[in-house]
Amino acid sequence: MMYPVIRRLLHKRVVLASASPRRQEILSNAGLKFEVVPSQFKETLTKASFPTPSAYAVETAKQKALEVAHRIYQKDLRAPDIVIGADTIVVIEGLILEKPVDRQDAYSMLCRLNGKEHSVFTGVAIVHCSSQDGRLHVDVSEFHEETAVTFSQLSDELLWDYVDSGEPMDKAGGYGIQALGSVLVEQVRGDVLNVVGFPLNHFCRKMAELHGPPRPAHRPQAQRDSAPTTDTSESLSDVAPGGAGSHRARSDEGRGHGRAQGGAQGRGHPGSRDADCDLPPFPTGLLELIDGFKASKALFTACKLKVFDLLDDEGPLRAVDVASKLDISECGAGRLLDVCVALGLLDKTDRGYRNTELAGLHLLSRGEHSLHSLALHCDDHAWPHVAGLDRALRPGAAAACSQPASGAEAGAACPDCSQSPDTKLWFSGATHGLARLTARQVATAFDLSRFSSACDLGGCLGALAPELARAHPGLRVTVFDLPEAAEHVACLRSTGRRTEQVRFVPGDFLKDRLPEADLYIACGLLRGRPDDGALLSRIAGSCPPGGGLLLVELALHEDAREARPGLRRALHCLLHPRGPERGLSHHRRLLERLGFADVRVAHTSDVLDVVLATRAAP
Ligand SMILES: Cc1cn([C@@H]2O[C@H](COP(=O)(O)OP(=O)(O)OP(=O)(O)O)[C@@H](O)[C@H]2O)c(=O)[nH]c1=O
Repeated sequence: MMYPVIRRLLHKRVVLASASPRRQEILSNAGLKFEVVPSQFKETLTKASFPTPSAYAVETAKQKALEVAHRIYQKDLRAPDIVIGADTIVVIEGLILEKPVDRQDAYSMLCRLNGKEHSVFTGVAIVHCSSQDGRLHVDVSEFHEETAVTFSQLSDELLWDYVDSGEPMDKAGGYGIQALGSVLVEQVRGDVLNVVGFPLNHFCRKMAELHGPPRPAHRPQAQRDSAPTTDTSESLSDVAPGGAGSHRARSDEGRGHGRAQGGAQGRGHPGSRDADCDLPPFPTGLLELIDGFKASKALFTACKLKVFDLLDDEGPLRAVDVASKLDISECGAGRLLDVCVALGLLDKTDRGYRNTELAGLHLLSRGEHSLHSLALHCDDHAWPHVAGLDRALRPGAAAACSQPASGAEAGAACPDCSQSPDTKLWFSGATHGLARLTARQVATAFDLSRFSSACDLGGCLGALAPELARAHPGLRVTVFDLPEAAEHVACLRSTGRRTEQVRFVPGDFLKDRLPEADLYIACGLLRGRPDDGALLSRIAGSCPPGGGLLLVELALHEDAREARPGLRRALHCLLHPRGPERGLSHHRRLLERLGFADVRVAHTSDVLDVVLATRAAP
């Protein structure tokens, strides 16, 4: 069964302007076909300037959707048909709660909600887009839905346990009614999907209102509306600058929807009626996926050529100047630069190409948050793995690699089984920028106030220590790493951050005695290490009873239902088909065998998972 209006949208290019996996799931379950383009709109509207909390949620939803509509139009030079934005807020005693910024914030929110009734509002904006005279035209319909939720009276311990599950962090009000958070909830009045993040029922009613009443089944061909049928595949194909006519044609059809709420013009849905039955929805997302490798390679190449450095130093520059400075062909330079424009990495101005803010922040070879080395690493090391994936998946390759690699053939089939590219990457410092970007989330993933001294083994080149010191003023942090790493830690000292709590001790965590501490941190040390148990056992030997071990690893998350972390882990495992599949359950078993208890997990970001375990008394 499919809601008629959803069927009618199947041939439209519908975009969901949301990163929320719950919204994606709700709309997919309803049978809607859509692309996901998360909004970059910063949720910073002044709450006090809105008459009601719902008006705030609706406006935020609208701004999210409009940002995506404009970005897509700028990038593709064509308008999607419909962009959907949503914003969910929790309101208690007039106070608007959004997503918690850290664990403490999550706990405070849950305390506020404890034992009381609150309202959950989701604001939804449906933006109908068309292109007119080369400009994006939008028509916005909006609504909100309210649901009342009552929490039971809950103990402090249970609230902290819930916070420690990691679930609250990406959810308004700090809870997820669809998962573990359901244990907090005594009563719900209204649409529960509205609480989860998207009021599907209200949305379908609204769309039916906007797109006319359900069509009778088997409508005879002769009754077809006279307006031209939309040829979706043509109008969505790549459009050269001269192709504006097709935009207009499609937008005229789009305008025929009429956005007047319930008005007569909202009834007509000219064109494409029978196309619903003949044509599958245009698989734009799939085509983008098929092309994705080209986009990655263009980005890697631009990084390798240091295009972004050049434009930072001397831009804006024309293609001819970039070509001569980088010693590449003018035609090639122009094409590469245009791809970077389309990818949102460069802007093209009258005076030439220049970096976008994103490229300036992350793609220069220098800079605190540079991901330049990561891109180079992916090009040099991960790319060959990807290119040889089909061979690596063959049974012969797996067999060759289950034994110690010996001889040229085994070496070729299984380059360095002992260390995955990700692990080498971590050690090589290619992820230093990424480590800097995630350090705060790692440092605040758990309440560490019961610890007085921490020892960061391997040190992640000094990325985590200053953030730990900042987040936990009572904590003394020792970075224990090979003498060569000292300069990285030293260079952080000169940045004026809180570093008096941080010291560097040279040593090898695999051989030398570990410095004394009541919290040991192993960041990116385990994956790809065949002897992970031996390393953990060394740490367990130094960790006093009651002391802690904080493990930080890539892609431990085993819940494939969570779209982004699930995909990241699945891709990781695919690229390391011969490596052991070490997820959370493996680490939990190992830790418990080594005398750790109370193993808690926080999924801090899409990239990293953090585990905190406590050494039990002997
Ligand atoms: C109360 C509640 C909320 N949520 C999630 O909270 C986020 C709200 O934040 P948002 O700003 O509206 O959305 P977002 O996640 O930042 O995504 P985006 O649309 O890209 O802004 C959304 O995820 C919702 O599902 C649940 O999953 N379960 C619940 O019970």
